[in-house]
This record gives sequence, C-alpha cells and structure tokens, in this order.
Amino acid sequence: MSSHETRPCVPDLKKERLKCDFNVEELTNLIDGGKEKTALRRKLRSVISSESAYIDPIPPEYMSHEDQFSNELRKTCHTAMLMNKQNIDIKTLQLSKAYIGVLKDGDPLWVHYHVFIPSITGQSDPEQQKIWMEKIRTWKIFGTYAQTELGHGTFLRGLETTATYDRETREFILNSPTITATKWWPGGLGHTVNFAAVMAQLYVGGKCYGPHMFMVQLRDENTHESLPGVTLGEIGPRFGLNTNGNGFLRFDHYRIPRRNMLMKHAQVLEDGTYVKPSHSKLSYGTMVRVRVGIVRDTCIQLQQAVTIATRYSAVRHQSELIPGEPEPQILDYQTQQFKILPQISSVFALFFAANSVIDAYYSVTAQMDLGDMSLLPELHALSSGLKALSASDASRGVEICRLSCGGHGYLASSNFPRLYTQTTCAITYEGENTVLWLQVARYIIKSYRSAQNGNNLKHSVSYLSKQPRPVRGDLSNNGLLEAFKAAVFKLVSDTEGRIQRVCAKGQNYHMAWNQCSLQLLKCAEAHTRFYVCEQFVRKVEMAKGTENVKKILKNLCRLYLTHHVSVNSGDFLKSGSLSQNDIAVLEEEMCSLLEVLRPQAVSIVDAFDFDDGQLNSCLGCWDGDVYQRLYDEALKSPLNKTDVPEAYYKYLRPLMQVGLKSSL
Ligand SMILES: CCCCCCCCCC/C=C\C/C=C/C(=O)SCCNC(=O)CCNC(=O)[C@H](O)C(C)(C)COP(=O)(O)OP(=O)(O)OC[C@H]1O[C@@H](n2cnc3c(N)ncnc32)[C@H](O)[C@@H]1OP(=O)(O)O
Ligand SMILES: Cc1cc2nc3c(=O)[nH]c(=O)nc-3n(C[C@H](O)[C@H](O)[C@H](O)COP(=O)(O)OP(=O)(O)OC[C@H]3O[C@@H](n4cnc5c(N)ncnc54)[C@H](O)[C@@H]3O)c2cc1C
Repeated sequence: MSSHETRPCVPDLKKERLKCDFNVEELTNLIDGGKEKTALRRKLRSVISSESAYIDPIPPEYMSHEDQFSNELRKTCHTAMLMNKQNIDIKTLQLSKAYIGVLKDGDPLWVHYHVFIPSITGQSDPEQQKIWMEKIRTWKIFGTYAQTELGHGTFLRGLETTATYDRETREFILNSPTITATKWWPGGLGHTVNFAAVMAQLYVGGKCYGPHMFMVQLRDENTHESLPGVTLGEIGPRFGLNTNGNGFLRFDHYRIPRRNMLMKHAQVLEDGTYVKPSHSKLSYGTMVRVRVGIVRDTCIQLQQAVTIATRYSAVRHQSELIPGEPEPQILDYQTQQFKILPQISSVFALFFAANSVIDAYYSVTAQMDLGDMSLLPELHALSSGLKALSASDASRGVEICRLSCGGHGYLASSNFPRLYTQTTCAITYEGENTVLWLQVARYIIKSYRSAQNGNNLKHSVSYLSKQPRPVRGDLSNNGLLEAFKAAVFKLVSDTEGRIQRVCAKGQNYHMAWNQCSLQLLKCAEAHTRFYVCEQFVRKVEMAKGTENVKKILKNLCRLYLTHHVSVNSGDFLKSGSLSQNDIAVLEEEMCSLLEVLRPQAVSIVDAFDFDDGQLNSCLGCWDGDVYQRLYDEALKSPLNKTDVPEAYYKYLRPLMQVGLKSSL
C-alpha cells in the first residue's frame, strides 16, 4: 500500500488511494531503476525544491519574450553553480527526473549539455577532448550543435556552409555563401553560447568530402561579443520552448585552426591529406545518441500528462451515469478510461523500450570503438524508429490527456500546452519523423531482400528471415507476438512486391520508392511497434517483485497489446494471423482490462512520484484541490489588477459612446 496515503487530499482521491492493492513504492523503484536511484532522485529533488532561486517572480506566461529568456537563463546558471557547490554532477541531476519543472519553457543550455558535449566526447580525438572538456568543465566554453540551415535540415548532404582547408595557413575557412546557408535553430545559439560544433561541407584541394564537424568559437570569452566574421541572433518566438534561445549564425570567410576539425573519425593532415573514417556515417553519431535519449524524455513527459489527467478524472464529476444518481467521477466512464489507461500502458511500453535501446546503444558503440561497425545500421534503424514512435505516441498521448480534461485542460495552468509543445517538437527535431520512418523502412526492405537471397537475418529483423506461422487461436502474449510478426511480414513482403511491380512497369527504383512510401511508413511503424510490444512482454516476464506489482505490469502490458491489435486490426486480418473472432475476443478483453485497471489508476500515476511543483498543474495536484487552485491562478492575471482595464477607456468606451449609426 502507498505510504502517501496519510497526506491530506480531497475525499475522491483518498478513496482512490485506499483502493490501491499494490506497493506504490515498489513500482516507483522499478521506474527509477532501483531503490538507490529513487533515494538519489528524492535527495536531488529536496535540494532543488528548497532553492528560492527557482521561484518565478510572476508566472512566465505573463512575462515578455526577453524576460522569459532571462528568467530561464538565470535558473539554468543557478543550477550549474548549485551543483558545483553541492559537488553533484549536473548530468546526474538532469538524467534523474528531479530537475523536471524547474525550467518551464525550455533551457538555453539544454543543447550544450545534451548535444554539444556528446559531440565533443563522441567526435573529437583524445587530445582535442582533453583541451576542450577542461574548458567546458570550468565554464569557459558553452556550446551548441549547429547543423540545420535555413535551406536544409533533413538532407545533410545538401548543407551549404563550407569549411575550406587553406594549406598555407593550416586553417579552415568557414563561409555561408547564400542566405539558405544560414545556420537556423540551434538551441542557445542566439545569445547564450560562445562556441558551436558546426556541421559544414569539408573542401580540401577543391574536392568536397561531405559534412564534417568543426569546433568554432563564436563569441569573445570575456565580452561575449560576436567575433568578426560571425553574425549571430535569435530566430524569434516559436510554437513552444520559447526560452531555448534558438538562434541563427552566418560566417563570412571566418578562419579557425586546422585542429578545430573534430578528428576522432576523419582527419585532414597538415599537408591536406584527407584520412577517411572507418564508416561514412560516423559523423552523424551525435544524432543517434540524442535520438536514443528522446525515447526516455518523451516517456517522462507522457508520465506527467497521465498523472494530471488521471488525478483530475478522479476528482471531476459530470453528468449522470445512472439517471437520478449522483454525478460520477468522470474516470468511471468507459470512454474516459479508454482515453487515459492506454496512455498509462504507453508510458510503461516506452519505459521498457527506452531501457533496451539505451543498452543497445552502449553495447554497439563499445563494439564500434573496437573497430566493428557491423551493428551500426541496426542501431540507426532502432534509434530512428523508437525516436519517431515515442515522439508521436507521447505527443498524441498528451493531446488525448488534455482532451480528457475538457475545458480546463485548455488552460495554461493545466500545464498541457507546455507538455504538448515539448512533445510535439520532438516529432520534428533530431530527424523529422517521416524521414526517420523512411530510414527504418530502408533497413527493413534491405534486410527482407537479403533474406530472400538466402541470408540469415539477425537482431530486430530476424523474424523477416522466413514467413512466420502463428498458431491460430493462440491469444497468449507469445501468440500475439507471433501474430504481430506475421502481420509485419505481410506488410513488408507486399510493399517490396509493389516496389518491384512499379519498377517492372519502367519506373526507376527511387520513383518507385516514393510511390510506395505510404506503405513503407506503415512497415516501419509496424516493425517498431512489434519491437516495443516484444520488449514489453519480455521485460514483464523477467520483472522481479511482489505478485501485485507484477499483476499491474501484466495487465498494462496486455492492455497495450490488445489496444494495438485493435487499432491495427486490418493488418492482422489481411495477414490471416488473427481472425475476426480473435479480434472481437481481444477487444472485449481490452474493455475488461479498463475495468480491472481503473481502481488502481490513481496509485499507478502516484508511483511516477512527481511533486506538485514538477507537474505545475492546477488539475494534477496531489491533494486534488482543483477548483480553488484554478480560481487562485486566474487571479494572477495582470488584467485582474484593476476592475476596469486601460483598454476599456482607449477602445471600448469611445465605441460605446459613438453608438451604432445605422441598423444594418
Ligand atoms: C521544460 C523545459 C525543459 C527543457 C527541455 C528542453 C528541450 C530542449 C529541446 C531542444 C532539443 C533539441 C535539440 C535538437 C537538435 C537537432 O535537431 S540537431 C539536428 C538534427 N538533424 C537531423 O536529425 C537531420 C536528419 N537527417 C539525417 O539524419 C540524414 O540526413 C538522413 C538519415 C535523413 C539521410 O542522410 P544521407 O546522408 O542523405 O544518407 P542516405 O544517402 O539517405 O543514406 C546513406 C546510408 O547511411 C545510412 N545512415 C543515415 N544516417 C545514419 C546514421 N545516423 N547512422 C548510421 N547510418 C546512417 C542510411 O540508412 C543509408 O544506409 P544504406 O545502407 O545505404 O541504406
Ligand atoms: C525546437 C527545435 C529545436 C531544434 N534544435 C536544433 C539544434 O539544436 N541544432 C540543429 O542543428 N537543429 C535544430 N533543430 C532543427 C531540426 O533538426 C530540423 O528542423 C529537423 O531536422 C527537420 O528538418 P527541416 O526543418 O529541414 O524540415 P524539412 O526536411 O524541410 O521537412 C519539411 C517536410 O518535408 C518532408 N520531407 C523532407 N524530406 C523528405 C524525404 N526525404 N522524404 C519524405 N518527406 C520528406 C518532412 O517529412 C516534412 O513533412 C531544431 C528544431 C526544432 C523545431
């Protein structure tokens, strides 16, 4: 039972928490990765929540663009100082959930910590790392990852910024030859960072060697002024994440030393000799790493959204379920359960998938460090697919949670707008989802063809080696996984067949690929969904702990499987892996799972263990005192400072005084 039960809350939530039939703390430990990690997270959280520096002077929504940025920069710099004082590694803080809620709408140093530093550690040689990491550690260098340009984000071979080697001076000359070559979007680039890892087309002796990374100083280390030959600025308000400091950058024949090219994988020697990397895509390594991290980040954002939606649904009463009886909690409506509970199951699916792709990342990169690149395509496909799936599932999930809260979900004080803009931008950054799905499809089709040519497939695509034959009527977890394999196999073989037919009609392969790309997207998503389902099933089978926690996990896993079979029932029927009757049985099971899980819903989200400051939502507070909080929050609006606003005297009163002249 939950130790939280004793804290005061409204009767509805008290009643929900008393229904809890599992150990909430045990589930919290599982999500944190162990008891010790829970303890560390809470310790970090207590350090954070006792800091008055993190209190916003007024709600940031009411601040100007400039003040919002300055307020968040203040907080992120305070964090660096605080962690230094407390002797805590800032990465430990940021990777635990403890830091959630401190920065409200973006962090001007997020890209520094999570993209720039990994670029330096992953792309530069030991000597370069030693020099730069020391300066990073002592706060002399703050950097960003400057890759995207006005003209190109996706197609990296199309980047226009050039880095031309000058053998005489042993320097690279960076240049932005066109308006579309302007770097555009990098986080913190606007006015925060003084360095950047810049992706530019490498030219040596008139030959282009493609995109490579360069360490470039942009601002003076003392005055912070942009250096001659460098033009910098901020790109203006965005859909969300308005305090990330996204910026633009132009170079005018700007010179940097030869050793500022990141040389772990490729090098340009003093005499201009180009030493190529052991794999042509190694310079894209940072993106692979960040995509892996996004799976975990989006999972945590979805945890926040479901916590808010579930608690609110337990407190909110509306309409009549049985005529004449008191209004029920909206969580009692099956339709409401169908909005929220599958999102809770998604949290766990993404959680297990994130763990497995993080493990895969470390084992493949360790192998790559020993010179074995054979698993890079698998890692690229896996990280691309999971980034795309997690970002779109979480973003859709947050929106469903918002809708489940009716009108109040539309208020900024629900925190849904920010959660939504945070998740939806993950669909775009680090590789736009459609583009990443097509990368996954490329890997699947290539693998399928290889199998057709008699080769054995390994890892995530091994099931494409030969036609899977699921046992009809076996609706166990393993039976459903077999059905999934058969359904994806059919999608892949049909799509590959269609590409061949289009080619046979005289179309070239690339055009045929484009004509089949809707189906290819479906293959990629189905393959990745199967991977997530398989991980969910296997991790739940292996889970240790008390029976009641295992029961919760099993039920959530089963809900996830039945829900995704139901959503994609057409694919299962077409492949013949499930019958209409099977689907009907599974959909009925899904409905009963909603009923089974409903009494535990509040306790499951309690196990995510966010405090009120982190959720930052009037609807999601622990005590459920929703209406008072909504009212108090509304009173903070600057418009409420006066009964009659200035705008009345300026606009409305003159209009009312004139009156309507005609009766048009
Ligand atoms: C409350 C507030 C809290 C704070 C929160 C703050 C949140 C802050 C959020 C800020 C966040 C974000 C930072 C974002 C950063 C960025 O977005 S950085 C920019 C990212 N850009 C991209 O991801 C670009 C996407 N494009 C690409 O990756 C590639 O160009 C693409 C894969 C599309 C194609 O590349 P090409 O060079 O054209 O390659 P292609 O010819 O198609 O393929 C050749 C071959 O190579 C394989 N390949 C491609 N990429 C990789 C790779 N990374 N690793 C391994 N292999 C790769 C490809 O599959 C082909 O293989 P094949 O065997 O020939 O089929
Ligand atoms: C909040 C945020 C933060 C960012 N931070 C950074 C950063 O720190 N550093 C950085 O360098 N960049 C950053 N970016 C840029 C980001 O990486 C790019 O916006 C992203 O990679 C998409 O590229 P694009 O904008 O060129 O979109 P486009 O590629 O122009 O996409 C537009 C449309 O075209 C479609 N499309 C494009 N190519 C294909 C194709 N081959 N097949 C089918 N459809 C296609 C896409 O699916 C999409 O629908 C950030 C972006 C955002 C929104």
